[in-house]
Amino acid sequence: MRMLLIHSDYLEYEVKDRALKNPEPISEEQKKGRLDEVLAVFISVEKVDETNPEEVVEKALTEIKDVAGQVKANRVFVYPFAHLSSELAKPDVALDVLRKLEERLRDEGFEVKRAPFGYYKAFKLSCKGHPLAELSRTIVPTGEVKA
Ligand SMILES: Nc1ncnc2c1ncn2[C@@H]1O[C@H](CO)[C@@H](NC(=O)[C@@H](N)CO)[C@H]1O
Repeated sequence: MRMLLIHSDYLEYEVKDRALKNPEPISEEQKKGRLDEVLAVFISVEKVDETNPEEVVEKALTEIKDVAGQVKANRVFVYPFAHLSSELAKPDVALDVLRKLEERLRDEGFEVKRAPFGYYKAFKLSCKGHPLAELSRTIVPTGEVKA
């Protein structure tokens, strides 16, 4: 899994078109979304994650909690983003991982939104620009090699 974490004044998105034959079914309300004062986490779920998705979710949770604690963010925007890796996991595995991560973040007390999966989306992001505002993390199941 590759994550790009951007501490932001806001992140807002608008669904434009389907990017997969079978994108995640969404309600009218989910076609647009915005969070203010948010840690935006752009995520590419990778093929290597398929060997142990549960472990990758927990490792991603740990990393996000660590960064959120450092930048004092209590809101997290989980944003499916297929552009951080050339070794992407299958869509069904990726969606399951992202849904589980969203759930675990809520368990930990974060206010969480997740952008819809399988769509082209317009988005606006306002990065805060402080030294910890732009971070990346690579996560793999134990025993796998980080490419
Ligand atoms: N392994 C994976 N990890 C994360 N997201 C993934 C994925 N496989 C498919 N997606 C989702 O399907 C859209 C088309 O690839 C992706 N759409 C996007 O990445 C938008 N930024 C538009 O390009 C994403 O929603």
